[in-house]
Formats: sequence, structure tokens, C-alpha cells
Amino acid sequence: MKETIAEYGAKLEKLSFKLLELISLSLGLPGDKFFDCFENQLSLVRLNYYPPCPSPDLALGIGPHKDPCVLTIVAQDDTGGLQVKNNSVGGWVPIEPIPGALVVNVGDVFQVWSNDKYDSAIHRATVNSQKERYSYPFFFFPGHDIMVQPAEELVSEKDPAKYKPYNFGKYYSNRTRHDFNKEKVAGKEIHDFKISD
Ligand SMILES: O=C(O)CCC(=O)C(=O)O
Ligand SMILES: [Fe+2]
Repeated sequence: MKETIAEYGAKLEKLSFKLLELISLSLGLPGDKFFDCFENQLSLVRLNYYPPCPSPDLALGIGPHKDPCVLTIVAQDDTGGLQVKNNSVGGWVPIEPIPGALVVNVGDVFQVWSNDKYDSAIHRATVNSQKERYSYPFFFFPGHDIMVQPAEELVSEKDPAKYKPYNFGKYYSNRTRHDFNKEKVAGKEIHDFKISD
């Protein structure tokens, strides 16, 4: 099991660097623009298990949230339950499982790096009354020591930075503390670093 997870993580890390290169190029940035940020990376694989729930309309597997990482790559079984919020269609859109397909989600760090050219989607996971569900996300995290801020190539007088720089490790520990203690702390969402227009 341990070896399988390590192998899965290593393969998805490699895929994440490739995707990051392509997404960076899509913004006109050098493909390796952000590679240095992963020197002490905190990437991880999580195994999610959602048991069947007798009242799925009264419970959620994971409530609405944005992932705090750079990218998330999710493998899911055939039960279904992942949903993404899409304001243009006015609600929650199911991400139907496709055999052999991975779901790729842009996280908050890339939203900031791209100065809002990419959006980190709000998503949640519902539960099912009949079937259990497993999902296996890989979270591609930068190092704790980096400062996250919009890429200088994407910032100009006409298009100023939309976020103040923030230290990733400090922000991530604030956020984790809040998630476990439900404490009210500042600096746990990228919104807290937004520069108002
Ligand atoms: O179970 C899923 O499909 C997604 C889980 C998720 O959003 C997360 O672990 O951050
Ligand atoms: Fe998530």
C-alpha cells in the first residue's frame, strides 16, 4: 500500500510539473517560471472515503471550498459526487466520473500567480444513499518558505496586482488551524490578501 501511494504521488507530481508548464505557457510566461517554488514542496496524496449516508440531502462529504494549492489532480471511482460551482449556469455542476480520466483543478496559488486570469473553482463533494465513494486527490503544493504574488509579467499600470504578497507557510498553517478548531483567523483565504480596486 505504502509503495503504491508513493508511486502514485511520484507520477502525479511529474504530471503536475508538466501541466504547470503548459498553463504557464498559456499565459505567455516561461514554462518553468514557477519551478523554483517547489524546492521544499509540501505536496501530498489524500485518500478520501465517503460512506453511504441514509439522508444525502442533509449531509455533505466535503463542504464548499477552494483548494489552497497550485493544482489538484483527482482520481475518483464511478460513484460520483464531486460538484463545481458555476455561477454562469447558476449552481452546482456534477463532475461525472469518466473511466480512466483524472480531474484537474486550478488552486488558489495559481489564481494569485495568474493575477486572476485563472480561477480556483469552489467545489464540494456530496454523499450517496446507496454507495460508498473513494477519491484520491494529489495536492500540488509549493514550499512553505515562498512568497505568493502575481507574476510580474502579468502586472502593469493598466493591470495592477490584485493581491498583496503572502507567505505560503504562514497562510497554510493559519488555514489548517482554522479548519480544525473553527477559530476565526485572518489570512486563511486568498480573499484576505486581495487589493481592492
Ligand atoms: O472527493 C473529491 O472528489 C474532492 C475532494 C476535495 O475537494 C478535497 O479533498 O479537497
Ligand atoms: Fe478540494
